[in-house]
Amino acid sequence: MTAAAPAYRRILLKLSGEALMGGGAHGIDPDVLERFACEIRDLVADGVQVALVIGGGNIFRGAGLAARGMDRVTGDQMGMLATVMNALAMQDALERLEVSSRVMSALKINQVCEDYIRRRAMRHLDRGRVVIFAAGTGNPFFTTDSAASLRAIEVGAELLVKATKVDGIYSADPVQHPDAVFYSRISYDQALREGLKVMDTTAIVLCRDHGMPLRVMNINESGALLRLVRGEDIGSLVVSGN
Ligand SMILES: Nc1ncnc2c1ncn2[C@@H]1O[C@H](COP(=O)(O)OP(=O)(O)OP(=O)(O)O)[C@@H](O)[C@H]1O
Ligand SMILES: O=c1ccn([C@@H]2O[C@H](COP(=O)(O)O)[C@@H](O)[C@H]2O)c(=O)[nH]1
Repeated sequence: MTAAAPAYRRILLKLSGEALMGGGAHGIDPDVLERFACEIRDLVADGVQVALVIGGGNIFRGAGLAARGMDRVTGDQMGMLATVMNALAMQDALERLEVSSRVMSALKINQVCEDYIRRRAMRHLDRGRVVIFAAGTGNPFFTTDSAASLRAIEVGAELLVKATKVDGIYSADPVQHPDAVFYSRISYDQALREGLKVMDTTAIVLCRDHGMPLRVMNINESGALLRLVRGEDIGSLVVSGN
């Protein structure tokens, strides 16, 4: 029996920077990086065009640095540079698996990687290359969740997948509230009304206003991403509604 064709032609996958730490306190666990790269390779092998945004929470977050006294904009710039490091690490891991990829940065750092140019990004995707969008939106006071929504809309992704450490969206943070209720399907407005912190508000509003379907799923569940792009109901789906 042949496998089902993927349900999506092009997706944007937002990977949590923190998930890259594995069991560590910060930085990148090479085994975890390789595991995530294998999951992405399987999507590409299935014929899905994959754009990636990786967070920077495993290295720096501007808000955290500002809380310790640093100028917020400087902290955010360090956070954005942290996402470039994660992007380079992922590019390296993908290319070791013979998956062609490009890093495109919203901040100019073009001795290291390409600048973000939308039409070039779309061309890379059309050619089957994984495009890793680095440095978030290029502006302070934003997050990589917002960058993921923005880029997903810009490049015409059919689905934004937020791959994180929990199984999906709950009525409260399940890490702190183990009795929280799981939502398999929820509207953008309900997520905003209930102030659910799994994805930042700007990112959800962008998805809502531009009709970008959003899935939140657990990246640590092996094979789940592939099943998702093949149409299985994995994690939580955020769409229009009440
Ligand atoms: N209502 C909720 N449902 C699910 N998860 C929630 C909720 N509220 C808070 N969370 C937390 O949100 C986290 C998801 O965000 P994640 O760690 O991916 O954040 P991020 O800031 O995007 O990551 P990073 O900065 O590391 O890239 C989960 O680990 C979970 O503990
Ligand atoms: O558009 C953006 C995206 C990110 N930042 C800064 O980077 C860090 C890391 O991103 P996370 O989404 O938290 O993983 C973020 O905390 C910001 O400080 C940014 O300034 N602009």
